[in-house]
Amino acid sequence: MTQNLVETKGLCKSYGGALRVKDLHMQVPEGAIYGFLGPNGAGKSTTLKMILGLAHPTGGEIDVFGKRMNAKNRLDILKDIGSLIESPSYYGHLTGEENLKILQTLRKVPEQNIREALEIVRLTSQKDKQVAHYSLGMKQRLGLAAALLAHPRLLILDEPTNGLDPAGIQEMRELICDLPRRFGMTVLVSSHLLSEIDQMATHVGVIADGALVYQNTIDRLHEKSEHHLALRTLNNPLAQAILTHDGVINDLDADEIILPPLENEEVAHCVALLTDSGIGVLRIEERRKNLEDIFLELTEGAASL
Ligand SMILES: Nc1ncnc2c1ncn2[C@@H]1O[C@H](COP(=O)(O)OP(=O)(O)OP(=O)(O)O)[C@@H](O)[C@H]1O
Repeated sequence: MTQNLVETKGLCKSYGGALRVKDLHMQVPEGAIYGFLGPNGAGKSTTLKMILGLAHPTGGEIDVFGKRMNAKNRLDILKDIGSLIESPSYYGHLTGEENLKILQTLRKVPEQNIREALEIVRLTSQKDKQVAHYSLGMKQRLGLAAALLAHPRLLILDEPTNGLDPAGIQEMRELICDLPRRFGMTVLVSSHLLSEIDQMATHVGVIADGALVYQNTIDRLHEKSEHHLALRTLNNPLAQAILTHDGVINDLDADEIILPPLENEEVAHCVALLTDSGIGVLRIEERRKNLEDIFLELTEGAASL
């Protein structure tokens, strides 16, 4: 059985008497890219901060690497976690490499890790440039390099593509997707953008108003999307009557007939039935309820998904 690198049990956080994270049971399997998805204000950052020991839980437990996190072992556990939370701050007058050098000295990791981290985030050719002259995307990649410096087992990224242009988003996404395969890392990454999580994650947890409303593999989520067939013919009303007479469940919707997900043989049978009756079949399309609809249902219309 795969080990969960992060497991929260009944995790809660309240601010000023208002419960912002509610009874969270989150499970991040080893080697996963776990997309933590939710609208703005849902409680993603608060949860990630609690896992990183930057916010104190009001209730519940956090296990990381199979160990219950407490005041005693927190620093030990954090040594194996790299993180990128909020916009990282740098010394603008220093180069990218010099900024990493400071962190490398502080964290007491080998100097060669700097070169490796710069290579992974594709900043080697820009390492001698002052950070003040970096683009936002380059700064964010430098933040990722900093998070990777100590070769962490677990990487926690809070909205790493926020504010980036499409090219920057794609670059960041590619870098993140590569990490489990190349380095055996586990990634926990938050986003309010469904499409982004859909393109990166192997697992997904959806949080809405502080509660985890869905957690599973991304494949299971796709399976959840109901699919159906849309059929267009030269005479839909007559085609519908023939199909109904033959016992095929269907529904006439605007200019197409909606059929349930049929087996190949059943589709062939329907087409033969219609063509034998002189009705030309124009097209048959397989349709899925899109993920956006599913997320809106899960979050009950919570904004900005
Ligand atoms: N330090 C704090 N003091 C008081 N309330 C807070 C604090 N931090 C977060 N909150 C509140 O907790 C809720 C969850 O915020 P959080 O930042 O975790 O959400 P989020 O899902 O990360 O959203 P976003 O994508 O906007 O960052 C919000 O209502 C927020 O206002």
